[in-house]
This record gives sequence, C-alpha cells and structure tokens, in this order.
Amino acid sequence: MRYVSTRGQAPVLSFEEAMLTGLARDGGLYVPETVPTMPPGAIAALAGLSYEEAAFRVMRPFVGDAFTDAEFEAIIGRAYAGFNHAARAPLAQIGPNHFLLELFHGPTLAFKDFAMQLIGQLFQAALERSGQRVTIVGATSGDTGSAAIEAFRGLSNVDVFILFPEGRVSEVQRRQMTTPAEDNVHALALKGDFDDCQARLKDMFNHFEFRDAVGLAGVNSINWARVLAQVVYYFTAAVSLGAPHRPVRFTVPTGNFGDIFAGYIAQRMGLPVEKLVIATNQNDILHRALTGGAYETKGVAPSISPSMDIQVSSNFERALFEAYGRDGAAVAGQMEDLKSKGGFAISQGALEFLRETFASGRASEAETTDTIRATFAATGLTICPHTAVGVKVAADQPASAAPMVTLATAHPAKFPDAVEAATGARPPLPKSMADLYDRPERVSPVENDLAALEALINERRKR
Ligand SMILES: Cc1ncc(COP(=O)(O)O)c(C=O)c1O
Ligand SMILES: N[C@@H](CCOP(=O)(O)O)C(=O)O
Repeated sequence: MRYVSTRGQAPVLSFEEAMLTGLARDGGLYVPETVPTMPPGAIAALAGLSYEEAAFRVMRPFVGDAFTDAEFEAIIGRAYAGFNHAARAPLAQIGPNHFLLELFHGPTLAFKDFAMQLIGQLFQAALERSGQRVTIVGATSGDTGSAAIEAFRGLSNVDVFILFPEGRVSEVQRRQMTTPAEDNVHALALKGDFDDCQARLKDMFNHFEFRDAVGLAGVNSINWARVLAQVVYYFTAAVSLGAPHRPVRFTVPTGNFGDIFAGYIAQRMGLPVEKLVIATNQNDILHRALTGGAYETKGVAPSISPSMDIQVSSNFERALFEAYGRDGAAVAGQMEDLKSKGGFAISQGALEFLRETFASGRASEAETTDTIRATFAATGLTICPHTAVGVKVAADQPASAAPMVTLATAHPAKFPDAVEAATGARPPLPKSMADLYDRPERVSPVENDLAALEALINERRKR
C-alpha cells in the first residue's frame, strides 16, 4: 500500500513512512493511492467480532508490510486494553431511528483516544525498530492534546509539545494537558486561537531545516494513521444496525474534518453509508461551503463546544482532492488561495461530488444548550456540547428509513459548565480522574511566533 500527497508533488510513501512523516513535504496530506474495498460478505462477517478483531480486518489492507499480522494484532490489543467499556464504541438509542455512537470510553474521554492510543503503539513499534527519536508537535483545541499526551507520556524516544489556545479550552481539557509530570511532555499555551496553533504547526513542517533537525512528527489528523483508526467504528456501528444489508446515516460533529473523512473512507471501502452529515457549531465554515460553494474564513468565535472552534479545517483538503478527481495541482491552487486570499470558490463539479456524499447543518449556542437539556429530559442521557451539535443537526435531516447514528465525541464531564448550564447538574469526572483538580499544573505561555516556538522546542527537546 502506497500513499500519495493531496498536492501531488511529495514523494510517494509506505504506510510507516507516511505515519512518521505527518505533513507531506509539498504541504499536502497523505492519502492511500487506492482505497481497498471490503465485499459485502466480508462486512457481514464483522458481526459478532470484538472491536479489536474488527479493527484488524478493516485496517489491515492499509498497513501493507509495515507490520506482520501478529505484530499488528498485538498492537491493536494493547491500544484498546485501557478502554473502560467492553464494546469500546457502544451504541445507545435516543430516538425511534436515532442512535449515539459513544466514543468517549477511552483514557482521556474523547474519540481521539481511538486513534491516538493506536498510533502511540504504532510509533513505539516503528521507533524501537529503527532506533529513531522524534519530536512530536501537536495543535489542539482541547482533545487531541490530552489524548496525544496520554499516548506518548514517558516514552524515552519521543518528546511531545502541545500547542493549545490560551483560555479557549475547558478547564478539564487544560488540566489533562498540564498535569502529567513526565519530563517528555510540554504543554504550551499560545496567545491566539486553534487556527493559529495549527498554522504554526504547519509552518514548522514547511520549515525543512527545523523539521529535519528535530525529527518533527505530527499526530494531528494530518497524519493518515489517525484517520485510518477512526474508520473502524463506522464499520462496527453500521454492522450492529444491519449493514451491509441496510444502509446507515452518520452525523458527525465536525471541526478539522478528520472524523467525518474517516466515514467517507468507510463508504469508499464499501460500507453502505447513505449520507455523512457535517454538524458544525457557530464556526460554520464547512456548512457555508457546502451550501454556498465558497470556502471563506472569518474569525473563530469561541463557543460552548470549544473543540470545534476551527475555521481552517485541515482534512477538508483530503475531501477536495477526491472532489477534484485527485488533481493535486487544483488542490494546491485552492490551498494557495486560502492562504493568500482567505478563501476560494469550489468548482461546480467538485461541489456536486461533495453534495453526493455529504450534507451539513449548524447549531447555534442556544440550540446546543437546548439539545443537551432536551436529550437529558427525553432519555436520561447527558451529552457533551459537541455531541449536542450533532444531535441537533441530525434531527434537522430529511426523514429516511436508514438509521441515523450521531457520533458522541466526548464525555460530558469534560465540559461541566456547558452541561450544568443546560441541565442544572454537573457531570462528575470518572474515578481515574477524580483528583484532576488537585494535581499541580505545568504550562508555558508562548507567543504566536514561529521563531520563538522553534527556539523553545529545540532547547527543551532531549537529544
Ligand atoms: C469533542 C470533539 N468533537 C468533535 C471534534 C471534531 O472532530 P474533527 O476535527 O475530526 O472534525 C473534535 C475535535 O477534533 C472534538 O474534540
Ligand atoms: N478538535 C481537535 C482539533 C485538532 O484536530 P485533529 O483531529 O486534527 O487532531 C482537538 O481537540 O484538538
């Protein structure tokens, strides 16, 4: 299996190389050269398997010869052993034909654990084999950072630097990043928003001298392995609801477009997905792009679903690559316009392609709060504000016989203020985190300045 860049100019890589490389050297994102398919019989055969067994079957063709079957099986086993639900990604019914896919039973209580726990294991295996040491730099609006720190804390051949927007993550998210005591973990509070964090990260990848000197690696969803791990739960959920014999719809609370792009890959592999619905909060660039045809940035407005406070949605580039018939030059041109003009118009053909697969909707702040309240009243389930954005947008979709699955992307206890404002009750942290508020914090405030960030990382990384 080989991986190509969405901008068409970077070297073609193997799975392991693409995973360790992160952003392609032409600024693009790696995608598989061809998407392997699973025939209906193979999809039906996932029924009754454990999550780990299903994960092996779904992901195996993408990994090529990077790992033997036995190695890959063991890696998957270790990745999900720390989840606190036997099903890993259980479904809960919230309406006659509407289900929540609970993705918050991992160690940091968000869907990011599904991919991050796996790539933590994949990185360890690859680095042990090669004797390499890497510097991971990640940008986060709250959940990627804590999941990355959890997956890589204490590893001897990895330093982890996480950039988060100062004052724009929840207190629980911040403490998850600032309280680990391991000296390979560095939480950096950047003066700016998530887009600034992600832009500086991409600048570091595009500064080859720095990138090569520190052995820069990325664990944001620019990393293909992150997306791949997220493909699995689309299969397990759909099969539980009758796939491949019955199509299923998914609504995905969306920011950086990684999670929903994983759903698109599942569909390309042969999973009968009737529609993938992009659910945005008031930072609705993706909804505006899909409905109006222009991808135009405006400032990020802080919301009660802060992990989705994103305007430059990096994985949308992967969707555009498909929509433009895998024309890397066309994608590079649009990305250049995004950088220089703050936006671009999507061609009619590409827009039609996107609308075939994706629908979209937006939830305001008030609608998000109302949805948390109404879901609790109707079902007794407490949902996080990101999930609530999804539930609201799912409810707005046209009727269909296909079951609707909304991805429940985080545990409500990560966002107690928003949940309490809606329901009157503060969701408690699970026992494993009960002392989170008592642990000492360690964080470095940083300016939104590339040279200063690079200097700090270079000085602190171990050699
Ligand atoms: C809780 C939560 N929900 C939804 C999202 C959006 O996911 P994606 O960025 O993959 O679109 C994020 C951040 O990524 C998140 O942390
Ligand atoms: N919402 C994310 C933003 C980064 O997304 P990623 O999937 O590209 O890592 C977060 O919580 O950090």
